[in-house]
Amino acid sequence: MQNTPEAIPAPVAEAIIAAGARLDQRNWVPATAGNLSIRLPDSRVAITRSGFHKARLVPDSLMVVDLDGRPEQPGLRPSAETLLHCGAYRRFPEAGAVLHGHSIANTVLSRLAGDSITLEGYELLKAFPGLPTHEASVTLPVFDNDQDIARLQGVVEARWSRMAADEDVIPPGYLLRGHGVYVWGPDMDTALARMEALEFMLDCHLHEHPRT
Ligand SMILES: CSC[C@@H](O)[C@@H](O)C(=O)COP(=O)(O)O
Ligand SMILES: [Zn+2]
Repeated sequence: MQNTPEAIPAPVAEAIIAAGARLDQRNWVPATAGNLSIRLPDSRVAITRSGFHKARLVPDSLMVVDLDGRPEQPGLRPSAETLLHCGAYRRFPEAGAVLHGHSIANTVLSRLAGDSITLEGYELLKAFPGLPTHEASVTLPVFDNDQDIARLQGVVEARWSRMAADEDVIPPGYLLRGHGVYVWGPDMDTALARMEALEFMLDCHLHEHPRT
């Protein structure tokens, strides 16, 4: 079944397509890596279909799923990592857009790190919510990669529950070891800004602590 133009509003499709091109310009979505989504009204999500190059997205490269990842158009295959997007939307009502990319910095650092990376003293921390000053720190969770995405989302969810009990803020992102980054924001522009800020800090961190 083909994607129908009315399934995804044109401005939503345009925002995802433009964001895919922007991530590609930064070399953060090599091969067919990465996936992007925007929350729609009524517990629906517009998301990239699996296996498409994110530099060359068109409206037909997108589809709609519900918050359990079930496709609205049954013949189409959503991103293999759809349940990670759904998990962020379900846990954080303020999340309106989710981005995933595979940069060199996030891949290398996630392989060297333990179960988190602490970012502190960076002016760009202010791109994250609730951090009005560089005199703050963010503990970015790092999860072991897993091809079983439902199981991986269960691990992510359990960590969020622990962080909600123990820490002031849950950062709007995390790393998957040897794999990539997930970042979200209230809208696509904010998600992109957070991803750029995070990638910048990870690049700095990699230069400063090459053996993290
Ligand atoms: C190019 S392999 C990368 C994939 O395994 C996956 O990690 C990824 O980011 C893209 O998967 P997709 O199913 O296209 O959304
Ligand atoms: Zn990936």
